[in-house]
Amino acid sequence: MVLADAGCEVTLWGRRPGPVEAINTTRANPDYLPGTELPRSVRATTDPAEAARGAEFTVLAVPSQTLRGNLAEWAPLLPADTVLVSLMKGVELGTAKRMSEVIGEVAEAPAERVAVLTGPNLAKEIAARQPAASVVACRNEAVARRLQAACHTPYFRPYTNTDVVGCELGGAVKNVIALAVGIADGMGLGDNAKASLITRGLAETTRLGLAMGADAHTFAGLAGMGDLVATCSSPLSRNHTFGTNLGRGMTLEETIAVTKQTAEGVKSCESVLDLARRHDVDMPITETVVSVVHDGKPPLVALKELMSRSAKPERH
Ligand SMILES: NC(=O)c1ccc[n+]([C@@H]2O[C@H](COP(=O)([O-])OP(=O)(O)OC[C@H]3O[C@@H](n4cnc5c(N)ncnc54)[C@H](O)[C@@H]3O)[C@@H](O)[C@H]2O)c1
Ligand SMILES: O=P(O)(O)OC[C@H](O)CO
Repeated sequence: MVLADAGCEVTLWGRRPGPVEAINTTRANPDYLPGTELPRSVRATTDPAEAARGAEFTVLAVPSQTLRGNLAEWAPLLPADTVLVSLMKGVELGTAKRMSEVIGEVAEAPAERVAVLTGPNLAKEIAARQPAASVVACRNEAVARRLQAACHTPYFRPYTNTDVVGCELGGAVKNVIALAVGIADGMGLGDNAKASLITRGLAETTRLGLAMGADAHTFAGLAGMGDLVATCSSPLSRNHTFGTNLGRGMTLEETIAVTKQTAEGVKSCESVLDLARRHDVDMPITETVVSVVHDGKPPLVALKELMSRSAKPERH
């Protein structure tokens, strides 16, 4: 919708004929974005070859853990000069690769043709054309500027950045911190706890980013602080809501059963912790989220452990 509102012709691929048909006949996707009328310049198809044909930009937005398999099928269909744009905020399980790395590997695309769009961009608000700023990141600044022009609308304001690593980490790790904040909310903890988790969450995200060669400034920007604040404070966030349900005492299985859409942090918390260990970075909040979500640690025990860690300077 954003690309179409910015003047692009858009062909949307979907795997299920029902929503594809609904988009083409009613201009709506009632299951995911009820009430949003899509522009006429958005067409949908179940045929990936049709979606890829002649694409200047190929925008990828499947759940992160399915990207490798999906892209392997699509790669032979893509135009040689298409710019691959990731909207995904996850880290691959097992390989601990960022989405742009998976894209580069599977599509054999150089970093100059791989871009990332991230920031405080809750889909339901964007679909209502409420104002939002965003970041488009690409190693090649000219490509980032082309993408910026392609998605700039009166309600959507993208900034460019060349720090792809920092932008991607900001998006992926904030989902893990949003789980932590959700758990705290579900336990009935207050705003001091929430602000402390957000701030210390950003500190551990920045530590990981610096160890991986990112620019510290990125984490103070839209891809870092911006997305973290939006996701940790909004009831629209699936990650936040997932955490709240866990914090209220639901089991992992019960929480998964009531979650209808993708909460990337649930799987990516493990791959973010994997990254932290590979880079020898201390990420206590991420570690705690993994132990609550995947090892069944009771939130109250996890809270006590976090609060009784050894005292240290704020910056170390
Ligand atoms: N929703 C948001 O507000 C938002 C904002 C920014 C970024 N993102 C990111 O976008 C990515 C996608 O999230 P979403 O919000 O669209 O999730 P979603 O759960 O709303 O939609 C996922 C879509 O992928 C499809 N899908 C599921 N498994 C698939 C598979 N194996 N192969 C192909 N398609 C499959 C589903 O049918 C659905 O249409 C995530 O990485 C998320 O972090 C989401
Ligand atoms: O609903 P969430 O938790 O995936 O968050 C959505 C977006 O990432 C916010 O920018």
